[in-house]
Amino acid sequence: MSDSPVIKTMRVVPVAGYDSMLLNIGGAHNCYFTRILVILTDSAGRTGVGESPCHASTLALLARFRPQIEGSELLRQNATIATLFASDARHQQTAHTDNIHIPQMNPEKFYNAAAAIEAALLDLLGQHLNLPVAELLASGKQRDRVPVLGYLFYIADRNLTSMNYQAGHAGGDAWLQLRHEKAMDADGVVRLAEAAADRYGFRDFKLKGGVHHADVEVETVNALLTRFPQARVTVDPNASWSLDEAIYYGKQLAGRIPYLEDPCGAEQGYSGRETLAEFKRATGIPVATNMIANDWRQLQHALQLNAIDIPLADPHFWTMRNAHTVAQLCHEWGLTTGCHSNNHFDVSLAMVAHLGAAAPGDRLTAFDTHWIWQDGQQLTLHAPQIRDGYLELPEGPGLGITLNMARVEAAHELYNSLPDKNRNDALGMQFLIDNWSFDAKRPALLR
Ligand SMILES: O=C(O)[C@H](O)[C@@H](O)[C@H](O)[C@@H](O)C(=O)O
Ligand SMILES: [Mg+2]
Repeated sequence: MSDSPVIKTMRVVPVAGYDSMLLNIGGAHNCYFTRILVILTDSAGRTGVGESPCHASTLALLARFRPQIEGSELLRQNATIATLFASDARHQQTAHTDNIHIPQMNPEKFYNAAAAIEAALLDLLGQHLNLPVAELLASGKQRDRVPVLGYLFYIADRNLTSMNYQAGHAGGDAWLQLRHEKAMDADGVVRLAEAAADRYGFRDFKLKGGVHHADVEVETVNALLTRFPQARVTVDPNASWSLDEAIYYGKQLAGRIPYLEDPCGAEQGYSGRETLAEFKRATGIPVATNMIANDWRQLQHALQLNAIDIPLADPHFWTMRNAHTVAQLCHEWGLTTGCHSNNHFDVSLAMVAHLGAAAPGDRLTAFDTHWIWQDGQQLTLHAPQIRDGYLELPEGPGLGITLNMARVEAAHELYNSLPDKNRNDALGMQFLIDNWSFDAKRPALLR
């Protein structure tokens, strides 16, 4: 044994929070979203934490990995994580993609579990060395704040459902009210963008598409550009457009948007990587993706085909260290670094801040975060802040956050009370359209 601190306990805490009725190709966000916290304690009396998306199979994997984590030496965390990657769990999970939200973008549960453990270990290591996690990633800390985008959604009318969607707070900050109210057209989305820009200072916006006919979504992008002529605006239809449609609408937007995200996907015997490569050649528009380059093998094929420019390497899909390696690769190979997100708590916000702070080079597109939809529900004592369009790196060693255990326990209670614990956006959508079901090639409202 070295004189490394030893991991004493690993606690896995599924937690829930509230969300708005946000629309996407998978349907409507539930009034609740769920996540997992991995909380490690070590023999030096420190606590480290990581967060991941929540699914029953991820919880099962974390339970399986616990004996390998407890008793391991903190300074040998590379070996510990390598053991997880060498286990058959990584491959077994590949075979089981049932019960998923959007098949093409479903990150394997193995990576979610490994990512939360790795983040908690990095948090502990940073505290042990008195260094921020950004300094532990290979490039070291490059910046103190990371550009983030205003992630805009069409919002359905929660009053059409019997679900427990929360109401906003009238009379206060416009964002905290509007994020709960119906916004189904360009005007509604522009009002949301104004409120988000006032509160967070965004200069970049992304519209979640795959909801209306593409005509409506392009009109919304145009309305955003008219209202914010200096802003970078894009749309992500989650591959619901055909290649022909993507080229048609891409040509309308060319020169005015910095990139398109997953404009099209697999069709007629051609893979999503092949159709995106054709889209790029036809329009010259840079392509970002979180759907077809989510692991090393997919990324290799995507790059060989010259299908993408911006791999949105989400640390929860890749682990923080692997996502950082993708950022290094982007830097060295002339690609642009970006980051995908799902609804998350502030532990994930800190993970994303450290990842962005350590990404080398200047070619960084504003990172995604859903945090603005959850702001106010923090599980830490001082959540990282978004100001002036930037996510600020928390101060202090490790991830720079401290859990608020009373809030964590309350979020865990909420999770325990939920009948549906895995993400299922079809539930809310069925209040809008009878018997609605997911179709990867059709925007959610076109039935
Ligand atoms: O509804 C959402 O939150 C989004 O569609 C995500 O599920 C999705 O992964 C999105 O963030 C994306 O960029 O594709
Ligand atoms: Mg996307």
